[in-house]
Amino acid sequence: MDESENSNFLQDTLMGSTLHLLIRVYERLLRFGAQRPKPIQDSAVCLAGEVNAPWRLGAGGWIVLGQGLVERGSRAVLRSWLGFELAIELKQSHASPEAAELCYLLSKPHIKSLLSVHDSVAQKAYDPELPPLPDNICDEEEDSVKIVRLVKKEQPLAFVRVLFHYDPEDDPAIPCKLAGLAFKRGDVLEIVCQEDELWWQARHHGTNSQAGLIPSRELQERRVTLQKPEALFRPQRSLRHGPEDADYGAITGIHIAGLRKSFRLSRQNSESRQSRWRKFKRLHPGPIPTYLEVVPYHRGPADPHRLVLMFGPSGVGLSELKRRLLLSDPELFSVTIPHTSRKRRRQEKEGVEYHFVSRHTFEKDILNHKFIEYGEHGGNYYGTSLESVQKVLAECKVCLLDVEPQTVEKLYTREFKPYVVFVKPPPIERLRLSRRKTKVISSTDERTQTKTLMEEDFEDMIASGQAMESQYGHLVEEVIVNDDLAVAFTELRSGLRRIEQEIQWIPADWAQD
Ligand SMILES: Nc1ncnc2c1ncn2[C@@H]1O[C@H](COP(=O)(O)OP(=O)(O)OP(=O)(O)O)[C@@H](O)[C@H]1O
Repeated sequence: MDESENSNFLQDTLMGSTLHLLIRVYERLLRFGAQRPKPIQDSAVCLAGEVNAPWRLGAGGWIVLGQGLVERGSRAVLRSWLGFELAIELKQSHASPEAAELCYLLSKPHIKSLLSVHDSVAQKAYDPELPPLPDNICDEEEDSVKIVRLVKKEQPLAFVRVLFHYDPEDDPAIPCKLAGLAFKRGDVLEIVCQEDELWWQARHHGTNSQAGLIPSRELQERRVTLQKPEALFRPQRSLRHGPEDADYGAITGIHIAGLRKSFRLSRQNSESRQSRWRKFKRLHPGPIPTYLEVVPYHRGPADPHRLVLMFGPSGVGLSELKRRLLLSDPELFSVTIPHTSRKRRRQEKEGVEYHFVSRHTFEKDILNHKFIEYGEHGGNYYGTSLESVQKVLAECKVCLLDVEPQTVEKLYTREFKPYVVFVKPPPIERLRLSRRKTKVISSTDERTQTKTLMEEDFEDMIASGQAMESQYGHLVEEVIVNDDLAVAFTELRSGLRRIEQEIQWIPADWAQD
């Protein structure tokens, strides 16, 4: 800058109305500072107390010093500056032994250099450069506003799979609905800012769009804790209640080893929903599903396939879908061979329909935690062993396993990396239509009988499906609505093809070290 520029700048600054105003304010403060005037209004007493304090941390992280205001970024500098000031003050005030000790500590060279290093780091600006705020904010507007600045950073802090649905339009607590980010359960988000305790910033993975506000984990957990449960999972499908070895082939005309049946479409008992919920929660106190940190995963050629875990209400079509998958590619898909304590029939072979073991052996295996699931029917045990799953995976086949929903949690491990599929019934009017000719096995003894599905079976299937989804939906990677069987099968098949070919997002703690 040359001299004329300098003098112009100085003239403009000195003539500026803002400077004049500040000087007048300063003069007033000097005049009244010594008098310490008493506030007229009660509400101002507190404020006056704060202003007269030597320094305080103001709203929004600003530091207020006496009557002066120092910017938030200087906080660190102030920290060490205050340390030295404090030391001087303490020295002058013939303070207590504790104060003398503090004074001594503050004057130590290593404390001084520590504070000095801290200051030089803290003075650096690490925050991203923000664009200037728009000038057209109305000056007359007296209401206070919270300004939410969304930051677009290059590197996401983490990738998460969201385990709940969220729409900012339905959220009365969000500071700005327009700045919110809507998502559905299962979406993968990039978290870009977690500085605020209640509102994080994120964008949908792969979109590179502007980040939006989402409730933080803590906020969402608090909300769920305060919510009343809407649906309750009622365990419906159980090995205990079905004729496990009913002759499936007699109905379908197709005999495939390991396809178990557990047709049980019974009415619920009369215990109240709330008391069942409390009982269930006591037995299964799980974490509140919010965000699951995930990492990209691609199965290497030598790695086992991900275990395909399927669950859904009884009669929804799990066995049928499994059967179709097996027929579609017997080289790729396989199922486990169950264990039973029942006597082998003449046409049966060991290790084909079942592994036949004695009752004693079965009970010993139960005690040794050999089974993923087991149950008793007609005086005989039936169960699926962990080893049978491992065997299929070791053969480098895709293991199709349908289980009770609570078993999914047990198998949700790094070893199996399960791909969890929830098979859901369609709305009841579609269910009535598509299952009007459906026959299911209904025998309660060793003989096979069939029956057509009744209205109460449809109602049970819907209610049970809703409860399962609300209780276990967070574990699910794919939801298949089994309305038209051919469509449901195609969707399932292409989902399974995708996991073989595309990058998957798996929980971060399943990743290899
Ligand atoms: N989309 C569909 N449309 C019509 N019928 C269907 C459909 N899906 C399944 N079914 C029929 O419904 C009956 C029950 O299906 P499936 O045996 O697969 O149920 P499941 O889920 O295995 O039940 P469970 O666990 O109680 O054994 C079968 O007769 C099956 O062919």
